[in-house]
Amino acid sequence: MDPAHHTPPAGQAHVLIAVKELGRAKSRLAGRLGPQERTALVLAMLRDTLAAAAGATGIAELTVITPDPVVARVARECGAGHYTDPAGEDLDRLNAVLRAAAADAQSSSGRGPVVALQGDLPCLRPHELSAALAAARAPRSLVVDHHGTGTAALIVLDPDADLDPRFGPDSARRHRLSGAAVLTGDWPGLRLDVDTAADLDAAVRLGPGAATAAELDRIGWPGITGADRRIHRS
Ligand SMILES: Nc1nc2c(ncn2[C@@H]2O[C@H](COP(=O)(O)OP(=O)(O)OP(=O)(O)O)[C@@H](O)[C@H]2O)c(=O)[nH]1
Ligand SMILES: C=C(OP(=O)(O)O)C(=O)O
Repeated sequence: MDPAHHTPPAGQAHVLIAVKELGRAKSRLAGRLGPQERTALVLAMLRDTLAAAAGATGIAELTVITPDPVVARVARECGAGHYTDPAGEDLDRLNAVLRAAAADAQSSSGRGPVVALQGDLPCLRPHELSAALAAARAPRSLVVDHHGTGTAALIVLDPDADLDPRFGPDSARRHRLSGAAVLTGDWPGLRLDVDTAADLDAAVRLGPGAATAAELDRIGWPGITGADRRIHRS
């Protein structure tokens, strides 16, 4: 972890967010958005995700895992730490770096839960993450995404247990099969990870955070106006 960053208080959670290089992010939006717009949107969604997570109860520390220096700078601006991920394309490598970062976080003296959270949750509200964390009872738990196939968050409670992340296609099923308990709860913002234009339309309907709303307004994405900008509240 970033050595300049403080150690979380005992029992408080450490949230890890992985973000890949901006140049290859959100490729499924390439039909609707140019590279600069995709970059700006990824950073805006990360800002909103970090702002909401920072406002959640029971969370002491946020770390962004990325090989991208611009993402790392934005993470620091938002008060998060940075864990360097050597650039690459391999989802197994993503899971390996998440696992290493989780073990690192667990070995700190706080030794609280670790949450691997998606960084593209523009509608996340603090209370949703607080509630998911409070609902976790099993050694490993997951919050399934709005499609029912992906994983919005993977939580490991026991500081001596392995996060054992299996992010990638069909990760909800793979996390379940590897023993993680499914958390149920009415958390639409937590579940809404944005990968496609349809996801972005759903985010506009639900109400994105301020940074994402401003970016969508600037881009001219349908359905969003300056009046829609929402300040995160719990
Ligand atoms: N640090 C890091 N994060 C990654 C890596 N691969 C994927 N991620 C992140 O994991 C999450 C899910 O990844 P993907 O669905 O493959 O990528 P995406 O940018 O969301 O979308 P697509 O390009 O459309 O697949 C995203 O937040 C990514 O930024 C990696 O190699 N390193
Ligand atoms: C990699 C995952 O996310 P995405 O939906 O962004 O592909 C996942 O859910 O495991």
